[in-house]
Amino acid sequence: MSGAPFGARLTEAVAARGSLCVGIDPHPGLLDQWGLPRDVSGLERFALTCVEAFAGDISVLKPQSAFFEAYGSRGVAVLERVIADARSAGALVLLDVKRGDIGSTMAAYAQAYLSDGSPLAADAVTVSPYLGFGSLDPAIEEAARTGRGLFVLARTSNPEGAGVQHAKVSGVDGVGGVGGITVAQSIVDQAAAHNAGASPLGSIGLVVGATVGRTDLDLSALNGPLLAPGLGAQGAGPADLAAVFGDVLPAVLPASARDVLRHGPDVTALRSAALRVRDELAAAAR
Ligand SMILES: O=C(O)c1cc(=O)[nH]c(=O)n1[C@@H]1O[C@H](COP(=O)(O)O)[C@@H](O)[C@H]1O
Repeated sequence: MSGAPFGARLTEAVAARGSLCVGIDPHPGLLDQWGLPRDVSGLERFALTCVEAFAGDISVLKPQSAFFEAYGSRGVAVLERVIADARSAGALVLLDVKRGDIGSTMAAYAQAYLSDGSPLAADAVTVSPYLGFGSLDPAIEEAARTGRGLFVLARTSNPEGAGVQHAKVSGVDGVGGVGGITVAQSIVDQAAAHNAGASPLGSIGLVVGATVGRTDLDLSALNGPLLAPGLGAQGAGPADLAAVFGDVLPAVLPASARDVLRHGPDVTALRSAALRVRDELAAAAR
């Protein structure tokens, strides 16, 4: 991919289109609600309707890979088309795959999702740092080389995440050091080190759920985007974002899937629902 780094492209997209990220999550139950069959043809109709409804107005679309993989290779082919069509209609695509593996295997994931010419390459992907932040290095390097971005799981929106993510480690990489910080804070700090000096924003983002409430996470030095899933279906609303993010709210991409998608299958109703949430978020941030 040529041109500006992901952090710069995202900043421009949010300035033009607002901060809402809409998830494309073709749950079987949503296919039922939309009157579509639970097969590849239903999946394709669902996903392309989402692209038609959102890709011209919303800054970031986030297809969730699992719902496409569930249909095998033909489902993955639909995902490839969603990525290509959404990007050509002007949206950035954040592919939600939450990949994480030992470094040498991570290099293959980087090839799949972050390399020019790969049919699954998106503008950014979600990754898991729970094999050690350093295991993500091949993805960080490939993203930097190709102008793409990563969103690293830090403090996830699900209640089960806290047990691992609030555990204390004794240094930034889990060894040495004194005092102890949380696992989530060590992830924040390591992402911040990669973003230092980038302008207007680094390309290594984090995931911090909109549902987590007030935390002691210090996000002030991140200099990168913050994906905040959990709006709507998981119970968070626009007003919760200020409590979670405080001063770094301008770097937040609030994300919603089911709460918007339930307005389908009508394209106009879907688009209106997304624009309504986007405008509510903008009003709450003022
Ligand atoms: O990385 C994510 O997007 C993510 C991280 C997280 O902490 N929580 C979370 O819900 N997600 C994803 O965000 C989407 C949430 O969908 P809704 O709850 O329907 O808005 C799903 O695709 C989740 O996999």
